[in-house]
Amino acid sequence: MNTRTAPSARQQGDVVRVRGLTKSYPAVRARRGTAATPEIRATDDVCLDVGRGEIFGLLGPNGAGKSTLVRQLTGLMRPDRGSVDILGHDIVRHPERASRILAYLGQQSTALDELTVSLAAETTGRLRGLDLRRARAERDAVLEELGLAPLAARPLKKLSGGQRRLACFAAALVGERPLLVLDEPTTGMDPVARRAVWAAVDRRRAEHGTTVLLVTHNVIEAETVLDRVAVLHRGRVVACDTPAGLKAEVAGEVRVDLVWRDRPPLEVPEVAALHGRATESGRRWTLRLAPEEARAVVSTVTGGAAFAALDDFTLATPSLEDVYLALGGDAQGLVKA
Ligand SMILES: Nc1ncnc2c1ncn2[C@@H]1O[C@H](COP(=O)(O)OP(=O)(O)OP(=O)(O)O)[C@@H](O)[C@H]1O
Repeated sequence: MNTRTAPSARQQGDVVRVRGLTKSYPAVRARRGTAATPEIRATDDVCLDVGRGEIFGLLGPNGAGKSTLVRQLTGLMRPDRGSVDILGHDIVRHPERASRILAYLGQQSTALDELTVSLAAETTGRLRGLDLRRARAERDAVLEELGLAPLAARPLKKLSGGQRRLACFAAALVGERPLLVLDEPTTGMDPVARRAVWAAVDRRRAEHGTTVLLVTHNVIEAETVLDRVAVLHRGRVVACDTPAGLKAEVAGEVRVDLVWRDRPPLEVPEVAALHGRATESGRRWTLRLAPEEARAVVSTVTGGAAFAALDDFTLATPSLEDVYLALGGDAQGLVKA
């Protein structure tokens, strides 16, 4: 397990500094028709440093505490204890300052839904203090940049989920802020829109040193776009490093995927012996093994009685998902592609 702060793309100190951030949702007593829920510690003593110009990710499955953490960082939720410093501002004491220093794209639709794409972008700029001319100029530039100009006159609520997400992202970029906090920004987007988002993020980082805090449970995207990633599990940061650094921690392992035609041939003793060690997902078994063990498994299933039942198999080097599993995480909720 690695909780150290890895070397990063830091240029001039940290933009975000979080210490001991803890938040529990209170227990709710049972009422007629609804069951009682226990107290839930959604973030538990979280410490993070994010450097200027970094694209820093929060990775974890559903319910890990990512959104709760982000809501505390953006001043929308008060922690029970701990501190959040963003560009020298104490966000716990002065949550109202957050909107002046960061742009937040949350998971939920917003009041912008009632507006057209064009007006949503312009209004965001105006709310951030731009004069009308400047707000309109930035609006036009960002809609052009993200390929949204053809949709400019359409109300957000009449767009597809992916288009609406892209329009909200566009609005978040108008009236530039030094920190972008994006909660699953590319959910529902097609590959063209995803590329436009990452190109826009990269451009701002290159031109203005913009820092990005990104919430994701998409491990493929995480591996591709992040400089560093904090893995959250039940509210705690269980690892924090570059994607490559995290993967190096499980470098001794190989992932073996076996896909059975119909059902696994459990009557073959070697297959039955593997059963307890495999993660099952439909017809697919996934095993994480030492390299020599992986070779033995492949020769067993491709050579003997099991072969007739085998549809496909792959051997792969570890992914962030494997790191996550090695840290004791639960793969449910981590999206593969
Ligand atoms: N308003 C709330 N009241 C009570 N419990 C909550 C509330 N919001 C979240 N939780 C609980 O807190 C924990 C963390 O939730 P959170 O939404 O922060 O997770 P997440 O990592 O963002 O998940 P997802 O990937 O599904 O968005 C979960 O156990 C969740 O059930």
